[in-house]
Amino acid sequence: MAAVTMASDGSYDPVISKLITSLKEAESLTDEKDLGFLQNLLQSKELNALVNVHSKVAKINKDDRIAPLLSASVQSILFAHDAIAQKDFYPHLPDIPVEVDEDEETIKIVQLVKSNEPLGATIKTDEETGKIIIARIMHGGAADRSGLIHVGDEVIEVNNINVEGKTPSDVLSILQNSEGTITFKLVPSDGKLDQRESKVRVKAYFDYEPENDPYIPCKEAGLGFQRGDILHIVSQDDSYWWQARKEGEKTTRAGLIPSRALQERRILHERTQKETNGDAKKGSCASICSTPPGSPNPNHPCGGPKTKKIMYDTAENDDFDREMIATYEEVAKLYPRPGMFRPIVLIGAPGVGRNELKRRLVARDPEKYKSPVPYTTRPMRPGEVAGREYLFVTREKMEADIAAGKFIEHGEYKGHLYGTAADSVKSIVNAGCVCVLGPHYQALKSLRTAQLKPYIVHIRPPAYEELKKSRTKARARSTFDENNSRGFTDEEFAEMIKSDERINFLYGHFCDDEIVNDDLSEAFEKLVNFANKCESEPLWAPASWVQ
Ligand SMILES: Nc1ncnc2c1ncn2[C@@H]1O[C@H](COP(=O)(O)OP(=O)(O)OP(=O)(O)O)[C@@H](O)[C@H]1O
Repeated sequence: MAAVTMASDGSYDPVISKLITSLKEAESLTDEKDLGFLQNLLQSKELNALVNVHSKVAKINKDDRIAPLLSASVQSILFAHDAIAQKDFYPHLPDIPVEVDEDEETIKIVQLVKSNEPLGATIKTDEETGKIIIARIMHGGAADRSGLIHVGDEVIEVNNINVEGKTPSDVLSILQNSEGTITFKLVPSDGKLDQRESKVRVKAYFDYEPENDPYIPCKEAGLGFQRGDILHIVSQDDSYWWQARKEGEKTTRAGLIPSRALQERRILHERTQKETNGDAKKGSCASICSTPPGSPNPNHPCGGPKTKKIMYDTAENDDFDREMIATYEEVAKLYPRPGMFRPIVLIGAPGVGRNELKRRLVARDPEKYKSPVPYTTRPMRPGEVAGREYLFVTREKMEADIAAGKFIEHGEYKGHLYGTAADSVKSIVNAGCVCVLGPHYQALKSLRTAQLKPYIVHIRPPAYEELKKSRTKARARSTFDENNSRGFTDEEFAEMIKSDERINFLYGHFCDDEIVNDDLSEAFEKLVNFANKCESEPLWAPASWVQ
């Protein structure tokens, strides 16, 4: 039986004790279950406490001095309860005049209690009428939650002060100086503006700090974010300032962020300024990479002087990417499809370890992870098997296919063409395997399509000292050396870091994740986790891939 709970003085109320005793007597006559229930109830702390209170009140009620006081207190509690239930509490709004002029504009009086929370509304002067109007209501803010103030409402008075002819900042100081409740006299806007939330999600392609933005209408209302953050755009009503929340954050109040149009304008403006100042001339990578453009080595982001095993075609140079104005990309959740795996694409600076990680992933489960066999126009060497090391084709055929856009990357080395065909990727995907690629970063342009839906991981070098230490310890072979017979030089380590910065600047926002390749086994473990996540979880991807 459950522990018996006694009344506060250690005994049961006499009436309850009597009931318990009679229950015991009735044991043989009653159903065991009902009996147990009644026993528990009678011995419960709650019932005993209630009976105790009842007895005490009954006792006090016999006392003529206390009884009236007690009944008055109980009555007040009941009145308060009724008043709250009927919402009949202070302050009383002025009664509506009995005779209302039919032509007079309807006016609404809104009272809000001032708290630490911002009002969540901005005001502006109407350009045509010069009147003060509500410019925007922040979704989920105090004004929005009140449901009483709407965009377009005209403000006539604030705390009985007429605001006619005043500027928004005058009104703001009235608001700031007021305490307790704030009373607005408003003329409601005609148009019932729809304040329903939009469902749009975007991935931010830039960092934003409202506190450092001189143009934001209200810094406190701003929402700061970082490149890669997923934002829920709740309103795009204003062409310059959208309202957004960070995806996954609990806060209900939306914040202001620059609209796509505004941000594009800013970027263009910044670029023109830089170009006039001469510090970002077209074709130069002065601000990000100091390596001087030399003999063409497209495999190096700067087209630097190093020779490479395969020199991928970069006829379209980085200027193409500079033309892109990275602001926001609309995204949606892409659900994994059974048996259809997204290709995993590793991009990064030359020598950073893409091939090493790719090799390890394929070696882990060669039936599942596969790398496409590249095409070449060079003759087959003894020991090679067609379709194993390379797919051998004629120069004419390969040139025609390149021209037809069939290659995701290609290049020429020692007079022969090399390249990876988009079809090779597709056939791996269609065979139900995970295609793993480590292409030149510029291949992203042809890889990042709705058809292939790649999951892109940026492999990044650690800081210089760690990079040098880890590669020296592992006796890593320099990929800048044709024969792979020597280690990396200090200059090559430095170049790797600069090249990575440039890749990050140009392509970082296209990447789904990044891995710093310091300790190789840790980096590989992360890659395996990402690969598993990619095939089991819905992930954010360009919205156009999801339709
Ligand atoms: N974390 C690491 N620690 C030590 N050595 C590493 C690490 N990652 C890669 N390496 C070594 O660095 C060398 C270059 O790596 P890898 O060939 O994978 O580079 P890559 O990014 O494919 O470069 P490239 O595009 O120039 O071919 C290899 O010898 C590899 O084993």
